[in-house]
Amino acid sequence: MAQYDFGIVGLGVMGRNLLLNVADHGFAAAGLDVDGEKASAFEKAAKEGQQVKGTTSAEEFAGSIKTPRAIMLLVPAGKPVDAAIQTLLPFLEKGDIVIDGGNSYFPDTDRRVAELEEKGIHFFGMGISGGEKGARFGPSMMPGGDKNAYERLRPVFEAIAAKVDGEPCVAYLGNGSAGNYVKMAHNGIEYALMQLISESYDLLKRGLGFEDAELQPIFEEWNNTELKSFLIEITSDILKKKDEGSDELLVNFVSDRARSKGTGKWTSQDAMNLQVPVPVIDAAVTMRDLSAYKTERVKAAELLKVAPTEIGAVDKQKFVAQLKNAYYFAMINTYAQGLAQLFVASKEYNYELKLEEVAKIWRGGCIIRALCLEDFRKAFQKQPDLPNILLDEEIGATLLAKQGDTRDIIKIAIDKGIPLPAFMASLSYFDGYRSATLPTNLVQAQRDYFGAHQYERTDREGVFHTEWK
Ligand SMILES: NC(=O)C1=CN([C@@H]2O[C@H](COP(=O)(O)OP(=O)(O)OC[C@H]3O[C@@H](n4cnc5c(N)ncnc54)[C@H](OP(=O)(O)O)[C@@H]3O)[C@@H](O)[C@H]2O)C=CC1
Ligand SMILES: O=C(CO)[C@H](O)[C@H](O)COP(=O)(O)O
Repeated sequence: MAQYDFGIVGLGVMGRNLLLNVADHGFAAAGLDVDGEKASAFEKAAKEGQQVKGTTSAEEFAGSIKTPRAIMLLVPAGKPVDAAIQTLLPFLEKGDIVIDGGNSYFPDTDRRVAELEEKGIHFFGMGISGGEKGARFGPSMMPGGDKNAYERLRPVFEAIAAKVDGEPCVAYLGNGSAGNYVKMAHNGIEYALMQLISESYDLLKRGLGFEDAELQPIFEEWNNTELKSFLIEITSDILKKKDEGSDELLVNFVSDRARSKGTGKWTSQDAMNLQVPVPVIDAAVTMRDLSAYKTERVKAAELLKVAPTEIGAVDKQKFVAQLKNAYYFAMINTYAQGLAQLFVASKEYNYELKLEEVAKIWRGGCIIRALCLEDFRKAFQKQPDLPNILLDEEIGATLLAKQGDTRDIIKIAIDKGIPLPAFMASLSYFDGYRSATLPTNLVQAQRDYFGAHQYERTDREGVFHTEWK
């Protein structure tokens, strides 16, 4: 009998935890997995009295969910999503809703929306952030799809989402693949912030010789300031964790080859397609790629030795205070770039995103949650059509106050030979964005010189070509 309120396909890390979260909020929850052990483990993990069911039969699963059905897929992105849809299709009816909660590539979502629309089924792409714990106790969720169909999902999603000041970290975002796009940009920002924190750690440890024991308190302290954020908090935890049976930090034994599943790269790629500059995200993707060249890096470390420039004694306390300001500066620039990408993408793909809502639902539950999101929300509240948060007067004034320290920190890193590509990209972006004139007039002249590509003039209308020599 159809008695379950909500179903999830894929009871792995995310699916199992999210469905237990659904059950905790009083909804009858059904799960489907190809693996029978995962299906019964889900049932066993539920609390007494909760109405839950785990099965490996798609027919039984779909038949047990109240119509119009609300079924979320939490399977790996790509082919498994299409496979899961095909498994469900024979048992679905017009008006049912299928939500892809994974990190799917947004053009795949647009294709699935169109394919299922022909069958009268609503398809939602919904980014979910917060990892295992978030899924279990309150994630940030970024749904996109049919606005009317969202009303069937709203009660469940608002109940299970993280809350900030009583407001749920979920909101209907827009049409088609809007939800997957916003999650992709979220992950691009996530890559960039992680890179900025890693560069800060490298400059402290390798550049200025801070001892391991000196590092953790810095991040712990930062997390009690305007830098308060999930990524700073977990960095402080990581820098506390000793390797089992040793006095050394575990992180010192972690391989420096960084892996990735693609969302950061997609953010950069689509930013290029849209011609939106996101250089801090690009730098983060590049540094993960460079990290994979371990063998060559080890060889180059021997071959390309450079003695650091002598900079004299550094006042550690002052340095940490300046680094904190530089991190804040670069962090704001990073969000500015990701949000500017969303501003353009929304117009290009007709998502009709409200950036105030995006900032609101990123304040809690997700990996990039941070105190500063409230400032961005206020900025978009004041000016819903703000193309870049750097143009908000208050945010701009804060950045101006911190740019000097950012320059000092970068100078020290240059002298010490420590790579700070993300910090440098944030400062160059800031300097470029606030330049009323750029040297691209010369680029235009060069294009016209070698390719007769023509140029516009600053003093009169029209397009021009010159024989330059
Ligand atoms: N882990 C995380 O922190 C986060 C993950 N995500 C995204 O969420 C999605 C799910 O990730 P995660 O939970 O970590 O992945 P897991 O691999 O832990 O879980 C996926 C589950 O789906 C099952 N499955 C695969 N295909 C089917 C199918 N056709 N029908 C039924 N079950 C199926 C898998 O079974 P089997 O293993 O037997 O194949 C597995 O149990 C991904 O897109 C991921 O990028 C998003 C945010 C955070
Ligand atoms: O979506 C997430 C959190 O928001 C995942 O943790 C993310 O997929 C990790 O990405 P990668 O493996 O590429 O570092």
